[in-house]
Amino acid sequence: MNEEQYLTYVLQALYEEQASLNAAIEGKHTNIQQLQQYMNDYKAELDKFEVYDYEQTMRMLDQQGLQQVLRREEITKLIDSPYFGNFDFRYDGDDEAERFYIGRFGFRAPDDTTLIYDWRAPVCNMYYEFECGAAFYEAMEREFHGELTRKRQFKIEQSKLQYALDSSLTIQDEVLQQTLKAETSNKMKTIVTSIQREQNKIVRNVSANTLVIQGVAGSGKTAVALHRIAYFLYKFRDTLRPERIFILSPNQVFGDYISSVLPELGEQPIRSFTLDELTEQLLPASVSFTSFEAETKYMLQRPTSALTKRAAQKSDFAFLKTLQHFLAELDETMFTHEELTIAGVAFEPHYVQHRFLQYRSEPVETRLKLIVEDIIDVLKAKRDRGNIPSRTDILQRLKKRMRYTTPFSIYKQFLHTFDIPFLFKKKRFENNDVYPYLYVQHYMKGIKTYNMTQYFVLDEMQDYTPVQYAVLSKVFDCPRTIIGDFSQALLPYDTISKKAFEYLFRDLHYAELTTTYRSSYEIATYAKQFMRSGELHPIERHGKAPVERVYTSEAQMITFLKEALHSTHKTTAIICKTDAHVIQLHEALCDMPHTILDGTSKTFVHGVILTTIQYAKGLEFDAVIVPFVDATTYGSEFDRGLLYIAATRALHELTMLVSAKNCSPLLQLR
Ligand SMILES: Nc1ncnc2c1ncn2[C@@H]1O[C@H](COP(=O)(O)OP(=O)(O)OP(=O)(O)O)[C@@H](O)[C@H]1O
Repeated sequence: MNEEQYLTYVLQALYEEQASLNAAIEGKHTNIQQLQQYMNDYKAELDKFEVYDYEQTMRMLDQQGLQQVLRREEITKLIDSPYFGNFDFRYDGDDEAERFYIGRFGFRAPDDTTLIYDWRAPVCNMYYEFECGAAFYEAMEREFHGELTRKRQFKIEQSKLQYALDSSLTIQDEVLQQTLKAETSNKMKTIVTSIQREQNKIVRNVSANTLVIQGVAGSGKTAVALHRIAYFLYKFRDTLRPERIFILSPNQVFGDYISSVLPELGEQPIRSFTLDELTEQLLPASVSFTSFEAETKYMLQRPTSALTKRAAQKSDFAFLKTLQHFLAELDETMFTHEELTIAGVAFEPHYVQHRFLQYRSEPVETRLKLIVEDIIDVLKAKRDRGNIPSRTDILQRLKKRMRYTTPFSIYKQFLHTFDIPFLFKKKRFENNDVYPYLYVQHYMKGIKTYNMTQYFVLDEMQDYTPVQYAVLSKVFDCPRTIIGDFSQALLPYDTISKKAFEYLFRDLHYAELTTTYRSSYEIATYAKQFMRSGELHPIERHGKAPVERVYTSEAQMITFLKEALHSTHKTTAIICKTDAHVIQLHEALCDMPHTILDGTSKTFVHGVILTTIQYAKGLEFDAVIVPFVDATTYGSEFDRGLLYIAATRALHELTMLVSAKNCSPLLQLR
C-alpha cells in the first residue's frame, strides 16, 4: 500500500469508528431517557431499592456515554490528522521490517491490528530517540533490538496529505521549521510532532522522583513538562488521576495560556494554582499576608528598598541552614532544667528532654503527646500513687517547662537572635516571612500536606527561595517536576541554586536544555548578551535582525513606539519594567487599541499588549518592543536578567527603544 492508499484505508476505518460511536452514544442517550420516563411514570409503585437500582444503571450508562464522547472527540481529531510520522523497524532475527504509524492518539482496527500508535507507546520512543540504524525500545520490562530502516514525517490537514518527508536525521528541520515559523496563538500548542531528542528523554524519564529542568528561555521547558504529564497519565493510567496533579504556575494568565495542551493531547485539563492561592491554604486563617505577587512587584520597582533587603536576607541558602540549625539546637534546649513532679512522681529534666529528642522526627506538639503517654505509663506502673491526672493536665504541666510554645514565638526569637527585622502588623505577614514562618510551624505543629497529590509540577523555579522549597517539599511529598531558568530571575537578589536543590532533594535528577526554539536565530543571538551565565544555542530559523532605535527624548521614543506598532503580527507586546511606565504608555497610546496585561488579567489575548516583565514571563509574542531602555531603568546586573526575559519573549521581531542620553550600561550600542 502506498501512503495515499494507507491514508484512505485508515480514514475509512476512522469514519466507521466514528459512526459506531455516534450510534452507541445515541443509544445510551435513548436508554437513559427511557429509564427516566419509566421512573417518572411508576414513581408511586417503585420501592427505594428499585429506585436506587435504576439510578445506578443510569449513572453507569452516563459514565460509559462520557467515555464514548471523549473517544469520539479523539477520533474526530484523528480524522483531521491521523498521524504525523511513521518508521520501519526490523526486529533482530526478522527478514522484513514492520511499519509503525505514529499519531496523537492510538487507533486499532476492528480486527485488532494497530493502525496508529499513540506517540507515548513504548515503540514510538524510537521515532524521537534514534536516527536510522541500530535502535531498540523497552516494553514489558524487556528490550527489543533491531534496525530502524526508515523514518518519514507527514503533514496531514483536513484529512489531506500535504507532504511526506523522509528523514535520515532527527525529527528536525522541515517540520520543526514549519512549526516555529507560525504566528503565536493565544494558547500554547502541543509539540508531539517535533519533540526533540533531549526533550523526549525528559518527557519519558520515569525514574526521577524529583526532576529539575534548567532550560534556557524558549527551550520548551513548559511544553516538555506538560507533555511529561501526558506521558505519565498514559503510562500510569491505572493509578494516576489527573485531578491529583498539582501545577504551581506564576499567574492566572499563564495558567490559561497552558490550559489547552493537555486536552489537545486527549487528557483532561489540569488547573494550575499560584503560590498565593496555595499560601492561603497553608497559613492559619487568623493571620493574613502580603501577596507574593504584590511584594514581587514592589521589590522589582524598588530593588534597594528596606523591604527588598529583608526579603534578600531570607532568600539566601544560608538563611535556611541557619534556621534549620536554630531549630536543631532548640531541640536540645526546649525544656527548662526543672524537675517535674506529677502525682508524687518526680521526672528528672533529663527524662523529658531525652524523650523529646527520641521523637525528633515528629512535630513538637506530637512529641508532647507521646511524652504524656510515656508519663502515664510510668505513673500506671507505680500503682500505689493514687489517681493519675488527666492528659490535658500533664500536657499543661509539660508546656510550663517549655521555652517556647508557639511557632510565632520561635520565629520571632530566631529573627531577633540574628538581628533580622520582623514586621508583623495587624496580624499580617510580609510575604518574605510567610515561608520561613511555615517552616517553623511545620517544626512545631506540622503543616497541611497534600497527601492526595500524586504529582507536583512547578514552573519558573528561579523565583522561589530555598526556604520556600523546604516547605513545598514537605507539602508535596510525591514525584515532582521543577522547571525554570536561573538566568530568568525576576527578583533582585539570589534565590534558589543548583547546590541548594541538591541539598533539599536528595533523590534529585538534573536535566539541562540549551537549545532555544522560540525566537529566531537573530533574536536569540541578540538576547544572549543579557544571559547571566551558561550556554544558549539558537535554532537555525532566520528572521529579521533586532532593531535598537535610539531616542533623544521621550516624545521621540513614543513616536518610535507608534511606528513599531504598525506591524501585522497577531500579537505585539510592549514590555516595560515598571507599572509607572505602563501607565505612562497607556496614556500615550490612548488613540491606539491595546490591552493591559497585569495581575487582574485572567486570559491571554491577541493584539497589542502593554505589560511588565513580571506578567510577560513564560509567555511569547510575535513581536516585542522594549521601551525605556536607559541607565536608570536597566542599570544593574539584575536588570540584565530582566532584559533577557523581555527580549526572549519575541518570536519574529524585537525592537529596543534605547536612550541616547542616559545610556544603559547593559547595551553595547552599535
Ligand atoms: N520540539 C519543539 N517543536 C516545536 N516547537 C517547540 C519545540 N520545543 C519548544 N517549542 C516551542 O518553543 C516555544 C517555547 O516553549 P516553552 O514556552 O515551553 O519554553 P520555555 O523553556 O518554558 O520558555 P521560557 O522559559 O522562556 O518561558 C513554544 O512556542 C514551543 O511550542
